[in-house]
Amino acid sequence: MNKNIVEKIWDAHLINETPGQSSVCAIDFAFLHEVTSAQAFQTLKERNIEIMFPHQCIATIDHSIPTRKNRTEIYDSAAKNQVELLRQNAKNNAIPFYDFESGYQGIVHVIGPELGITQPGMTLICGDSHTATHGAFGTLAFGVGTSELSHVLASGCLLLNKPKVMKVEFCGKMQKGVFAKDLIMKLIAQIGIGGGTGFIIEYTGKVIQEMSMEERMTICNMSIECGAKAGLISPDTTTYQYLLQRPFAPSEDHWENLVNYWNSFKSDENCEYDTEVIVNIQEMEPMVTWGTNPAQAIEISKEIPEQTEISQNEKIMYEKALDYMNLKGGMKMGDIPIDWAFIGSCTNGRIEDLRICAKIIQNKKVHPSVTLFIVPGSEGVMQQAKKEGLDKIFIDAGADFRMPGCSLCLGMNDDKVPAGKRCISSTNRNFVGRQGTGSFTHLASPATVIASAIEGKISSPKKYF
Ligand SMILES: CC(C)[C@H](C(=O)O)[C@@H](O)C(=O)O
Ligand code: SF4
Repeated sequence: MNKNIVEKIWDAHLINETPGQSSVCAIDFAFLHEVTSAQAFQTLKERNIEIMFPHQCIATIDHSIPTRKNRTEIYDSAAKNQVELLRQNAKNNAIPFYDFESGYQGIVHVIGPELGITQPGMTLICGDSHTATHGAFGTLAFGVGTSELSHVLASGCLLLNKPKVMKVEFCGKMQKGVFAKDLIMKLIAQIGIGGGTGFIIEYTGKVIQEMSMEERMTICNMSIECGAKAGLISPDTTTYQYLLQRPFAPSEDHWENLVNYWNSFKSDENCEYDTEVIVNIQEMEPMVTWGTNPAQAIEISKEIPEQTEISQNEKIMYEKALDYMNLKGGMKMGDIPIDWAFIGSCTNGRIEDLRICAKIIQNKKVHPSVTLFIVPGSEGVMQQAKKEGLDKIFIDAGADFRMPGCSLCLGMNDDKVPAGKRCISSTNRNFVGRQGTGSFTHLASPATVIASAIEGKISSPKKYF
């Protein structure tokens, strides 16, 4: 029988199957960060259970840390405790911990792939909803709750129900100024925040095959924003090229065997899916959100929908969103002034994103009324950016080039957009107060964020390409 990639990974990891019950599945790797791991360690300690495979875990700090220069001094006592606790838990349990200045610290979903830990055919978890990012490598990767995290730490296994699989294909040609971020935003706008619920998405087709690993990660990262458990892409030569010579990638001596093994996970031709979605990208423009969930998004050249265009069951959400965002139906997105702009996060804080931004802003200035934060996703990204002189380009333009972390993606650390201020952001969530209490968030691609930071208002980056 022809199988899709999810069925193949599932079969390779299935340990026990009992009709009417959840199945026991092997989990190959766990990523840990300071926000969701403490309780899992506590549970194991109380029950005197040792970590089964400490070397199939890594831990790092990303969410609550400062991104200023002297970041090792954490002023907020709750954040300081979280970081210290993870440091201790990792040490006590012999789990590799990537601390400040280790060269490997960063957002978990940026460092896993960058270090070559995330590999095709694996199952991988983290107490974090954007674990789907790793799916770009043909990995079944998803976020788990703290008790599930403790199950994995204790046993290397998890109870799971066999997932349904949705095939998504982007059809058409990528337009100038349109990026992977715009494509995934268009999918979410099309199927809604619940459109992927109960499914794992496999992104397929020519447009995906032609994407870099960075672009594929951006696509998979936002799978959760339409309710999917995970998103993934069958591995190919782009995947293997990216993995070659990464610090934790397997040795090149066995490369051919490995490639054969990894290739065996690719979805078979004519395999079946539970449902299929086509997204037409032929005429599309760069996207931006106007509301308070990622599905409330339109093309920049368009106007915010009028109440009459909204379906009955979405009316309440629509009114609440516009009320919070201080916007009105019929307003042109391109006329909306912004105060802040943010480049970073596990969606768009990678080197390729910074390169695109640097190319646009070189020899230009950030608009005088805009504060622009550029936060590399990891120490690796930061070092590479410095090596290429990108930091200098950003600083010369008047941006704040900061140390790696989640930063303004969520107001859980010192970086916050002040109340009443409007931010255009390369992140994945525009929930009420996400970037700081009372702040307004507009999601967009890094190119759109930079173009807007230059103009001082929401702007399409098309003219730069
Ligand atoms: C803090 C963490 C649990 C959370 C998540 O699971 O996604 C965060 O990373 C986010 O992006 O909202
Ligand atoms: S960068 Fe944002 S979305 Fe990603 S893990 Fe951090 S807080 Fe979550």
